[in-house]
Amino acid sequence: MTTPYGNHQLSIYAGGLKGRRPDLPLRYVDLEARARQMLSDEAYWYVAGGAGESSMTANRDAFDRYRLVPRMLTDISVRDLGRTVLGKRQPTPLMIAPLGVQEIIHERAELAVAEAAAAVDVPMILSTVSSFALEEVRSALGATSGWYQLYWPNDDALATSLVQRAEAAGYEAIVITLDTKMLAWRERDLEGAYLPFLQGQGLANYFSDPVFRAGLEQPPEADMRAAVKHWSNVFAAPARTWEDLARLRAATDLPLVLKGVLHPEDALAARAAGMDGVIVSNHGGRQVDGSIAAIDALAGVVDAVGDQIDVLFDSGIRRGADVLKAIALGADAVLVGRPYAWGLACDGAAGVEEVLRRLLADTDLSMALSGVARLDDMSRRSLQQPLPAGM
Ligand SMILES: Cc1cc2nc3c(=O)[nH]c(=O)nc-3n(C[C@H](O)[C@H](O)[C@H](O)COP(=O)(O)O)c2cc1C
Ligand SMILES: CCCCCCC(=O)C(=O)O
Repeated sequence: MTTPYGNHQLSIYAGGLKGRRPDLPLRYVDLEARARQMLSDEAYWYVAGGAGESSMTANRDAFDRYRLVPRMLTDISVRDLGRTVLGKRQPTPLMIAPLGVQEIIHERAELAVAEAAAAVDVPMILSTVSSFALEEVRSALGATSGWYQLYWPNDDALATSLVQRAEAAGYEAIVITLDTKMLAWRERDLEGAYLPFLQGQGLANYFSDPVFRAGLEQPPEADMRAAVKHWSNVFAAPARTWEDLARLRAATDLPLVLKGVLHPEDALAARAAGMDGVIVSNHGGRQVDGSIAAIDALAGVVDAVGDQIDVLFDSGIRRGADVLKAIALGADAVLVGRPYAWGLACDGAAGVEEVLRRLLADTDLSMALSGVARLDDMSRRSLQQPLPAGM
């Protein structure tokens, strides 16, 4: 075995070896069910829910319509899961997706996730709406790469401040999420009138920001209501268009990556605006209910811009085969979302680490058994393109 990842599976069979976690269910549905037991109903549904169910379900159904076509009698004794993303080699194709307000999942929230990411050397993308300030999370990552995800506020000075804090702290790229100019119609959260930000949760980056604080009469500690109201006024900018990206481009030397791109023409617009990459994503089915499954959007975006800027992917990655399918379609790397949230709920940093190690073991074994030794050699030739739905 020449990657450490497949060994993780052997250690589970052998039992009692390092990495074995009999208490953490192996199957995704069972892991989610265990996490549900650890969480309040509101927190569980905040993570599990979508904007309706249609796109969330479509994300998974669409993955199943792509099929790997394994090749035999190739030398798979030495394997490499590495990928080059924004010009930097990383040992695996995985990245941690930005998930906001993780204190509703675990008290150590993004700090625990950063420790797990560091243990497995999986780069982490930190959400703007995190429960710990970006500087603290960057420290917890140690030598592992971190990117900062920006919810682009309507105040340019605040946007610049957040981006420059991220740059000063050592984040290596800025991800600008485009698909959340406002929150979607999410019945599960509406039913419980649950929005944790309104209690001040997930606002650590704002509350620690000098520009944000300068907009308050009293500090958040003294008047939380007013601080949350100010946040709700500055959070988003529905009027922004592609032309506004020039100001962000000027605010930092870091690479800029746009998250939430599904249409090839938006990918072309991103390239024209000088962006360094895009993330094909429908936000895990949480924003536009009825939107195209993210994996069905990937090939079109790759064909439009994949030879010029980086194309990453998320929304529905659950198993090794999903990772391989996204890479075969042309993704440079994939973001893991809800699966690590369930690991976090079950057992903090150790739970997240275990989820990542299992996903890597499954990816390694699925790649090897497909006859591919280097992830860089995955291509559309390894895939049967899906039949149109219904055929
Ligand atoms: C609880 C939760 C919080 C999220 N918060 C953010 C966020 O703060 N910023 C962001 O860009 N995306 C956010 N996302 C979207 C994820 O980054 C990612 O696109 C999505 O989880 C992928 O779908 P999957 O988890 O079903 O694979 C969030 C998703 C969830 C489930
Ligand atoms: C109005 C606050 C929006 C933050 C959303 C966090 C997120 O991306 C998600 O829940 O999804």
